Amino acid sequence: MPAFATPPVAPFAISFDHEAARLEPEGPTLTRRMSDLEGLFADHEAWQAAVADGDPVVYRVQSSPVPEVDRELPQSITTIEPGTTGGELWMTKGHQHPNHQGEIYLGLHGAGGLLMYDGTRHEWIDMAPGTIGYIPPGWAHRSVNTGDEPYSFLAVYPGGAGHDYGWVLEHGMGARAYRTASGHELRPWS
Ligand SMILES: O=P(O)(O)OC[C@H]1O[C@H](O)[C@H](O)[C@@H](O)[C@@H]1O
Ligand SMILES: [Fe+2]
Repeated sequence: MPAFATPPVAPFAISFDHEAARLEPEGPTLTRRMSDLEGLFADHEAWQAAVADGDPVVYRVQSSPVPEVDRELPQSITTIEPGTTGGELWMTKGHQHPNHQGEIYLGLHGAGGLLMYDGTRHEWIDMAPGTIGYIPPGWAHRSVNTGDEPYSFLAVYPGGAGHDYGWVLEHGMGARAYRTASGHELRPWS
């Protein structure tokens, strides 16, 4: 199996290492540092300071070799590091699927949240190991690490779904997740 198979893909087994939060064989991996999250945290100065202070890795995405093309069904494991910037919990960029297709997430390790926004309403699902979060078509989605250890989840999504990051920059996500003394809370979009 090549690093990123070209369609049509022949049937193959994927070994799912739950403990290590890895898929084998491996496809592409992606690392997002703080500098890749420009314009996403409410506190721009805190974001700038974090970039200047070592530009830490915020999350990694490891995919299987199934390609992101129409009618294929790719999978990936995302691991978000614990942390806050301006009090806001570390998170993924968040995206909308341009063609409004659904997706499922399965919590693997740690504690997290799945924030969804359809342009009017937002929804939040607490994610723990074993939780399946369903993202209906038309809901932009962002994952948040709400704990103090890495948070990992498996995603399975239509290969033709695409990632529209501009939608989130334009419309926001309806709410933001912050660290509090007793855990975390959602605050209205700002
Ligand atoms: O694409 P982001 O919003 O940065 O989220 C990170 C990743 O989360 C999940 O694993 C999705 O299935 C991926 O397609 C996505 O890339
Ligand atoms: Fe998605």
